[in-house]
Amino acid sequence: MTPGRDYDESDVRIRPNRRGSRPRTKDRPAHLDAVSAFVVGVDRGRYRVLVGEGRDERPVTAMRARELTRTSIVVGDRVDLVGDTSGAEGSLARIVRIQDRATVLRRTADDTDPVERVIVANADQLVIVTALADPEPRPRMVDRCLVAAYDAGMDPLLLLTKADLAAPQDFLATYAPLGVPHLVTTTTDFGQGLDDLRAALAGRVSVLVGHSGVGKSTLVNALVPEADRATGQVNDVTGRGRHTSTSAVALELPDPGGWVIDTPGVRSFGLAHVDPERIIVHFPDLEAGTDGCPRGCSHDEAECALDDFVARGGAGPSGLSRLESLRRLLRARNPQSSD
Ligand SMILES: Nc1nc2c(ncn2[C@@H]2O[C@H](COP(=O)(O)OP(=O)(O)OP(=O)(O)O)[C@@H](O)[C@H]2O)c(=O)[nH]1
Ligand SMILES: [Zn+2]
Repeated sequence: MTPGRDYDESDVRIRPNRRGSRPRTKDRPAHLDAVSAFVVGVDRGRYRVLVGEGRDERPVTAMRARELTRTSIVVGDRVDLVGDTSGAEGSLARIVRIQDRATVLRRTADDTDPVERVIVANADQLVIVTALADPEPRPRMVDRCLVAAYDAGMDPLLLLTKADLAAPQDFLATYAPLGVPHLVTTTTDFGQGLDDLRAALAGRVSVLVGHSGVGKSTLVNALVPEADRATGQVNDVTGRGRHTSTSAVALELPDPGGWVIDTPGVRSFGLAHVDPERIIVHFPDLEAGTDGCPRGCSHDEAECALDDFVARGGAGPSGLSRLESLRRLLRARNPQSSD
């Protein structure tokens, strides 16, 4: 940073471009001395970001520059900061750029929230936490999470909790044709389960989603003890549910590192924005059979060529169960299947 250099909003003013569309990040004026930061929390218009590496790593509070108001900044974003990036008490830096996102986990507008939202950026794994009992597993919710993961370009991981209460075999049979990786845990006796989970999370940015009561907070506390996520039923003091905050928070995993992003407010996803083609690319064995489909085929209609393709053995012996699974996921985009 050049000492004494004061930034004003003109530093981030966007030059008009010929087509009148929003310019790409790289076309904006460069803040040559901006520093890169990682967004770990969002709270009422203030962003908690991490700057620097190793021993230099420090939390900094930042606000967005005015020109960025139409773009949401979310947990997982990598951003460029100017201003006071010292992280000193009371200091406030400014976010002038959002770096290109590798992945975007989003949710369609729905009745309760009219805006399509990006929930998390740059995560590479979606950990779908489901209890085997208490509460009962909700396969439709799991399907919706799988679609959200495929749409976002993230790898799904099924994490089944409360294995002390029920066996996982029946539930897993539903997902076997999809080849989704899974882990089984019991928090009363984590045993190997926690080590396997740590290995699956190591070095990655993973988002945890799951319904209330599946044991997500218990898991986060085991993984990141200092996170101190509230567990249990109801807050004794307020009498309300624990997670009144709906914003996601990124928690750094101890050695060998990685991040878990807890999304307390996100129980499921509106998926109306999802294009079927973004799902079928995850079924390369079936995608090969879509050449004969009518244009714009939903792959879930009478004219779809996949039925013939599978009947002729084009997708091998598991073709039929794969096609059924694909269609189940395609239907999960339908709001009526919401759980
Ligand atoms: N039997 C059993 N109970 C568990 C297990 N894991 C968590 N629990 C219990 O399940 C309840 C809910 O756990 P939490 O970790 O608070 O669940 P959560 O998913 O964070 O729920 P929200 O905070 O509402 O999002 C608590 O009473 C836990 O003690 C497990 O493996 N087996
Ligand atoms: Zn088709």
